[in-house]
Amino acid sequence: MKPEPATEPSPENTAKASSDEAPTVISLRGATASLGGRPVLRGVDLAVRRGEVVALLGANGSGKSTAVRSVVGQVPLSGGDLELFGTPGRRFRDWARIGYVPQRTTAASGVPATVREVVSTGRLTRRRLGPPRAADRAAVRRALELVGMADRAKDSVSALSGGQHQRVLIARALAGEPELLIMDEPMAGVDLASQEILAGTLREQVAQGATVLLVLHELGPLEPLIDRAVVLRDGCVVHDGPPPKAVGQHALPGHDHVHPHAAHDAEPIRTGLLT
Ligand SMILES: Nc1ncnc2c1ncn2[C@@H]1O[C@H](COP(=O)(O)OP(=O)(O)OP(=O)(O)O)[C@@H](O)[C@H]1O
Repeated sequence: MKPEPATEPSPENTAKASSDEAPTVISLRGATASLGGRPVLRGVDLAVRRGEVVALLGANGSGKSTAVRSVVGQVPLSGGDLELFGTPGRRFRDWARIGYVPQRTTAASGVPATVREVVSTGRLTRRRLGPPRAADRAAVRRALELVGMADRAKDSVSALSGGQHQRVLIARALAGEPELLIMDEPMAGVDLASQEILAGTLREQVAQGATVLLVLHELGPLEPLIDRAVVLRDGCVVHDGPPPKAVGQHALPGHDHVHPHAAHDAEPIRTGLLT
């Protein structure tokens, strides 16, 4: 006898259904922002639900970094709404729930520090005043292991390659054991071997229920992890749905991305998140 059409949801459908019902962790609605007197975000809607992995894509200058910087409170919105974990952005204080990896900067910043010291600063939002407790030290150790830098813990960050710096910055974000990871081009300037390590790290975070918003210029080894892609062009969302199939910079209309480049330095706003 022919089986009845499946009424049971497949595991895929179940995942989708639960993701549709999951609470919204990031909500930008009609977000506008200007930098240097120029409108950069021109009415961005972006919603990320708990457990989702969302890629923010688009050409150089389309507003991706500005969008994530507005989410972490570093670029003020001139209009529209931001909510984080259901709390209006201006009232949100629970920064320990968010791990932010800014667009490629150096972990060294001219300050002599070891890899472990830099990663430990990612724990500050979780720590009470006073010396680090065993749980803090364990979280730092685990973050270093996750990015494959445990054997470099005592080295000066000034002795690291660009890709290793990036791994340290990601470990710094992971040390706070955040529920939401926001990473601005985590793969930029990272060699293929390190990209695979970072993809594995992220896979583990996602398996443990983390929500992830990634600015990317190509999906690369992260492609299997991405649930949804939001594409910006000139500060507007032009696509919100499945990730583009033909991955790479040529997959996106008008994509003319060039890397690496320096971080922008708009007036920072204090959020308790490291930049
Ligand atoms: N501090 C600033 N002052 C003035 N304009 C800025 C500043 N930072 C960024 N911009 C401008 O805002 C626009 C969007 O920049 P943003 O960095 O958000 O783009 P992006 O999509 O992240 O680009 P990229 O892929 O190159 O990182 C660009 O035209 C950029 O020149």
